[in-house]
Parts: sequence; C-alpha cells; structure tokens
Amino acid sequence: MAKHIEVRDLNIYYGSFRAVRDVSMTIHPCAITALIGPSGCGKSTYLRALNRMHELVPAARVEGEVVMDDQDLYAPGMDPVEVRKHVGMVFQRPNPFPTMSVYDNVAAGLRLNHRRMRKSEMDDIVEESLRGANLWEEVKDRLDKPGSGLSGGQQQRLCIARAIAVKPDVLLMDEPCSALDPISTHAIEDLMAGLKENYTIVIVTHNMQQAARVSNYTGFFNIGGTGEPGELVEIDETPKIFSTPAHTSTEEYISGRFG
Ligand SMILES: Nc1ncnc2c1ncn2[C@@H]1O[C@H](COP(=O)(O)OP(=O)(O)OP(=O)(O)O)[C@@H](O)[C@H]1O
Repeated sequence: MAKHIEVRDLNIYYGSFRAVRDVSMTIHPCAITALIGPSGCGKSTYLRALNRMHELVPAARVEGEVVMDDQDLYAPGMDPVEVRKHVGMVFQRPNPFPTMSVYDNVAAGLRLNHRRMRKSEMDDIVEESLRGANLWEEVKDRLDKPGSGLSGGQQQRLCIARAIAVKPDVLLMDEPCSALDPISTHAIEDLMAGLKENYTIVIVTHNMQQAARVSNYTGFFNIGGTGEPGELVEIDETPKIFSTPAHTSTEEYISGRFG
C-alpha cells in the first residue's frame, strides 16, 4: 500500500562532511516525486537516506526524521533491514544477479524475506511481479534463462519486478533510465505511470523532460559551492515548477542556464 512520507529537518553526513542540509518535504502516496538538480547537490544521497541505505557507507550518518505513515524510520529500535523491505530501490545500472535465472532474480527477495512458501504461490508472485513490470510477455518462455541475457531495458524492468515482488510501499529510483536507449526509457516511463497507482515513487533524474513527463511533484536541489551541502530549494506540483517556479535558481536550472 502506498505510504505518505514526511521528511523533517534531514541532515546527511559522510563523516564530518555534511552533504545535504535541513531538508523537509512531504512525499505524496500514489504519485511520482522527481528530484532534480545539478551534479553533486545530494539527490542520490538524499534518496538513499529515505530507505536507510546511506548508513551502509562507513562513517555515514543521518540526523532528522523520515516519517512514513506516523512511523519514524530513524526511530531508535527501527530495524534498517525491515525499512528496506518496505522502501524498495532501483538503481541507475540494471543490476540483476548475473548467474540467476529470470525467475530466481524475481524470487530472490521473497526467499530472503519469507519463511516457507509453496512453489505455486511463488510462481504466482513471480508472474504477477513480471506482469507488473511489463515484462511477462517477453520472458514467460525463458524464465529459467539467466537474467543477464536480457537487453538493458528488460534487465531494468526485471530489477523493478524484483523490487515489487516483496510488495514494498515505496519505490525509490535513482536515474533508472540513464543507461537505457529511448525505447527502453519510454517503456520504463510507461511502467512508472502504471505503478504510481499502487506505490509512492521517488525518482532522481538528470533528464528534465523526463521529470516533466512522468512526475506529479518536482523537488529542485541546489548547492552553494564546492564543499557546501546540497539543499532543497523548492518542491511543488511539477507543472508549477516548470512554468512558474518560486525561486530564480530553479528557473535558471530548468532553462538550462547551469547544471
Ligand atoms: N561515499 C561517499 N563518501 C563521501 N562523499 C560522498 C560519497 N558519495 C557522495 N559523496 C559526496 O556527497 C555529495 C552529494 O553527492 P550525490 O552523489 O548525492 O549528489 P547527486 O546530486 O546525486 O550527484 P549526481 O547528479 O552527479 O549523481 C557530493 O559532494 C559527493 O562528492
């Protein structure tokens, strides 16, 4: 079930370096929120803080709150592994497990998460996830073949199927189309449009046309200068950000004057 997220005063560090300063935002359920901004402004760092992946980097830490439907993901005692089950992630480069079959790639998370599951039940979830990722028709006759044998766009949809198989509430996507050709990009964008009916989706993208095409809300991040932390300049409904943003720097960025 798609969840509402309230981020409050998030500061994100790598050791003593503060990469992201004081971000607060509302992330709406059943909608796509795009994060845009120049290189190094902390978009990916911020995205990884939303499912507690940031802390996997040695000496990395986060201050502030990420409240998902009243539950602070950073509350004491909250298990980060449990958080990552509810907040799934799709990365820039398709990263299927190379030696695993298409089927096993989708089943991998389920096998980790669930106690015993009947084969027929597993088959159903694998099919449902591949259908959900718009890939079933292309792979249903090669489920036992290696996932690495698929095209780049198919591999990325396989990774999305793997992410949704465990039924997360939120899907984080870090530039999911940057390694893909235009046709595969189009397929992923179509897929996102369908997925948002059931998920809260946050996507980092360098491609402003993509943000404008797929997202309902857009957040613009910027950075004061080298060594300075990234900050959220503004977030609003996407048409508003791309037509009448509140800040000059947003207008300059989306019109291509920097970044
Ligand atoms: N593992 C790390 N250790 C130390 N600093 C890091 C690490 N990863 C990122 N940073 C720094 O944190 C800042 C934000 O980086 P981040 O990758 O989040 O930016 P970004 O906006 O996603 O950039 P891009 O658009 O180029 O992917 C940068 O100054 C970067 O050098």
